[in-house]
Amino acid sequence: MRVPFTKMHGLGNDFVMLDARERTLPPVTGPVAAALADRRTGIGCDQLILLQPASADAPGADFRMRIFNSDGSEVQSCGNAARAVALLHGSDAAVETAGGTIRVSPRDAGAEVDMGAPRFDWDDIPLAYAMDTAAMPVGWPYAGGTMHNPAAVNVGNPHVVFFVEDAYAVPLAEVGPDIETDALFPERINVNVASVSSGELTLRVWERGTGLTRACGTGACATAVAAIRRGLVQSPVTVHLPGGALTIAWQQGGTIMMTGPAQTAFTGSFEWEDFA
Ligand SMILES: N[C@@H](CCC[C@H](N)C(=O)O)C(=O)O
Repeated sequence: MRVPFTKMHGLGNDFVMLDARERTLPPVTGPVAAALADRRTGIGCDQLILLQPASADAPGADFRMRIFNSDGSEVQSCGNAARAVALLHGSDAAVETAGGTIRVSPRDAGAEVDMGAPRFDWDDIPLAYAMDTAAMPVGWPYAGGTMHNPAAVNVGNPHVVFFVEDAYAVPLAEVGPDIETDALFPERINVNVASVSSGELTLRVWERGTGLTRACGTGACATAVAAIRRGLVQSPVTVHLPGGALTIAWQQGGTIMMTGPAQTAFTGSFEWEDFA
């Protein structure tokens, strides 16, 4: 079966988008997603995004967005892909995700997304045992220092956020995998390392199931929320990632608004049987 795809990205966090809203595709399994995501033998992407009709669990949603990391794991949320979906869809939409229904609105060369309300309870993250998620009494050493007292936030998917002097001085490719797979995080975790300067955030992210990416939209949301809670920055805040900047707005008790760019890179098609 010949299947069309659209290759898109948000700040260099790239996606293969499969649109099954008006056509039927065979089941996308973890191994199929990982094969398509492979940068040498597949199309190549950080995440595979599958659009389908909304399920009965999300009555108000216009359609459903499923997210697979490049390792094949299916996850709850993807901020940068949400903006790409807005661009692909072309108008405002309520989008069902495993992390909750989000609202996307195309804007200029990107989108504004209401990502929903963050959650802070230890078992919402989830953590393996109870602790204060605003300043966790844990730390991880690395060659050159120790990262300690992170915050944990669930913004549809789980994030741990470390505030450090210089986000670019942390060897994230070395320390990221250890933290991602630490027993404290039973569903693994996305690892954010951020620094604060002139009221803005500089952020690098080791993504669960993918590794270092040029940008992580949910990471920017989680980091902005954690920084606002700690009084380090005020809403709205600019978050600088390796691939560019996002604007995140959040008030205590409210939902998170993310604004930023998204782009189509190219379209193509592939033989399903080559990857199944
Ligand atoms: N790149 C994404 C996040 C993708 C999912 C994440 N790796 C997870 O496992 O939760 C974003 O822009 O938010």
